[in-house]
Amino acid sequence: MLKIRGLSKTFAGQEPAQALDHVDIDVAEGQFATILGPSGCGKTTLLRSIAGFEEPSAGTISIAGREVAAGGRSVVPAHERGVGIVPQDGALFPHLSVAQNIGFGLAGKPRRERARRVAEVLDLVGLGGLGARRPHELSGGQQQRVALARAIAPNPRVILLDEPFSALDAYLRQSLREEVRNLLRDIGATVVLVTHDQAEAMTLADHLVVMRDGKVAQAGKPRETYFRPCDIELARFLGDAVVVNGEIPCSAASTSSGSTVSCAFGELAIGSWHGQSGRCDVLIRPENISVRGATDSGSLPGVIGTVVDQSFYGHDGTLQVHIPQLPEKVLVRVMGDQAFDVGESVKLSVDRAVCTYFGPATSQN
Ligand SMILES: Nc1ncnc2c1ncn2[C@@H]1O[C@H](COP(=O)(O)OP(=O)(O)OP(=O)(O)O)[C@@H](O)[C@H]1O
Repeated sequence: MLKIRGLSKTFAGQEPAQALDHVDIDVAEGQFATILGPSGCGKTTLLRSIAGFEEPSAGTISIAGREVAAGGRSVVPAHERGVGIVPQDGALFPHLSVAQNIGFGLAGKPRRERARRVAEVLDLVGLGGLGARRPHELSGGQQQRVALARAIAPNPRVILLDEPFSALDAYLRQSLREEVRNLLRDIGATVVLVTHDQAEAMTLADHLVVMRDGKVAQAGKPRETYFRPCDIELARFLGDAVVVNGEIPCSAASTSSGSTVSCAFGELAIGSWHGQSGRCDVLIRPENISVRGATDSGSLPGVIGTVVDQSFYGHDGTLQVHIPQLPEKVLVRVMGDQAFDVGESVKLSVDRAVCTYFGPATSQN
């Protein structure tokens, strides 16, 4: 439904800024794609380019098989692209009623048809009966639902959401994003949502695109991206990470033992080994480290350490564990009911496959 190839955008000025640098993205019909990246990585510029508010410097954008931007310019204007957009702050017209706001994008339709569609989408977003109110008479969450209703009313091919929940408090943000996700899935919408919130991007996405410095760093299923990030920097951006030195013996290349790496946690299985050997960085997610009291763990494999700090969050908790042979404390995630005391001696083990990294990003090379 949405195909982007080689999209670049440089803003001219005294100090030209390259906001997008050869971006390729595919979003299938009915897919929910999230674009995740830190502030300034080009997310909004990408969204505005898809919507037709920004003229690209190079590359193509196709929507439903039709090129809307090509050869470094926009060839189909914003209002003919079949795209609905929900901006960060909703951007509702304050002097218009809720119904008039929603009906705004239906201006060419006969009055009766417009009224029917406005009532339909108001019901869809759970605001039936509030059409006569002005935006200031609604809560922040309700205003965002009106903005969503306005975007979906003309039945767009693609719906773009620009950090739509960022102004809401944590509880409302979570409940509204689940509601919006289900609603858009039910109507079979093709969605691109940009956010800098990792949890939001991963929970909502069928297809996760992580951007860095105007480029796509990695794209794929959220689980795959989280557990097999392309490099350590991306691993740390997506969540907590424990990174330790490891070594895959040179002889491994000719034997089946190459699928393990030796590190402070012992011999660990490598999730996807590409035949490389030598010194490397080993990535372990804190929730993949098992912890037991050192005295109860007997001869089970693992490394002994001391708990130096602990935090309790209810459903889960974290420990900071000092291991004498490692320069940094190891973060471990435990279930909420697993209690360990500061000063307690524990044994840590890793029973999941890990990722290994070579090359310039490896701290030892
Ligand atoms: N109109 C503009 N003129 C000049 N530079 C711009 C313009 N708009 C964006 N930029 C620059 O392009 C880069 C990408 O900006 P963009 O707003 O797309 O990032 P973002 O990922 O959406 O950031 P945020 O999460 O903070 O909104 C930044 O370096 C920004 O300063």
